[in-house]
Amino acid sequence: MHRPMLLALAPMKDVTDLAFLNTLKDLNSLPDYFITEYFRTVAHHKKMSPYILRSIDENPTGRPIYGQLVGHEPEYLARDAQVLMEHACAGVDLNMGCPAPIVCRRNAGGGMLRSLKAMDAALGALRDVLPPGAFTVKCRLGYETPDEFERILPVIASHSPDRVCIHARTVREGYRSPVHPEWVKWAAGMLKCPVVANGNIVDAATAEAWVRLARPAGLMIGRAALRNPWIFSQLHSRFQGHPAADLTFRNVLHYIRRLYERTREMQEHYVEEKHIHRMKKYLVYTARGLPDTFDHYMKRAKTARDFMRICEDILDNDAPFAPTPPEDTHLFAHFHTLLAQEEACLPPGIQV
Ligand SMILES: Cc1cc2nc3c(=O)[nH]c(=O)nc-3n(C[C@H](O)[C@H](O)[C@H](O)COP(=O)(O)O)c2cc1C
Repeated sequence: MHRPMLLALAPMKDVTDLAFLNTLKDLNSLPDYFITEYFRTVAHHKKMSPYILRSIDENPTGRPIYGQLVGHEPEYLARDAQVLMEHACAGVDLNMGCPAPIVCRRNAGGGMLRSLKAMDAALGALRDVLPPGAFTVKCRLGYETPDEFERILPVIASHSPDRVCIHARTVREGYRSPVHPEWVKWAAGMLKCPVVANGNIVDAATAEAWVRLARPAGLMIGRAALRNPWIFSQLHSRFQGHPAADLTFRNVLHYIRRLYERTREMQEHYVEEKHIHRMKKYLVYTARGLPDTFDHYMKRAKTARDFMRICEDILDNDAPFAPTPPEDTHLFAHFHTLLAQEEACLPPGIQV
């Protein structure tokens, strides 16, 4: 496979922050663009989270970053988009996929997919205030069932977004179901802008399966990048026809040390317990494919000294770090269905 393929880091609340961007840079494994975790748009104020703004203002990667908004009121989304554009972001992304009940209840995030009218108004308001090239959308296929996408996509298309990333599940399907590449293939054929596929990319084989099944312009990777941050350099090599380097536990230890330093830098007033707690949020992903003792002891570490000692005891050696996570965990599930699929076929009756 030798065609250029855009790679993106998926936005993930509380983990894809400036510390993680810095770590990817340290490890020389950068995607082509980033989207921040979401800023919540609320009516009563336009102050944006200073913590999230740091990943825009101090973006160390040299790669574009888009600020993501979650909200439902068009006028306030437009207001916050304009505030974001005063910072060094490449554009603004509208979150139409977050399944958190508190977000959906307000008809924001994935909840917006239940009302074509609300979606139309929000998309229109953002398109009106954002310059060409600066408006992107990240959506799911629907709220209840994937075929809702047949009605949702034309509404999105009518506002000419500059890129659409599709997390190929419904809101109801959460994060653990198989994905539906047939709808991404359909969107890639329908939209004038680039379409980016998202969901269950965990390694080169699943990335290649997505390309084969849906022909997207790009791939967005979330959880697997926390487990294996080298996935971007590995996939870039793979798409250029070069073999990707194998990884060992010692590489993982290096990653943890870099992340440890980078998360510590983010704390204005250092609190050891808080720092360890933060590290655990990333490392639950990395633990998949490491000996069970890692997860067990890492979760119980209370001090920085204990935490690093556990990492060093288990990881300071040349054991191979599997490129693919085990499938039967609550964090990585059903990605093999992508490999088994021969073709991405839409349900009968849908026009391609
Ligand atoms: C912990 C966590 C936080 C997330 N936060 C966001 C977010 O702020 N904005 C967003 O659009 N998606 C968010 N997502 C969804 C991811 O961007 C992505 O769509 C999803 O994880 C599927 O991709 P993956 O299989 O590569 O992980 C989050 C997912 C997780 C697991």
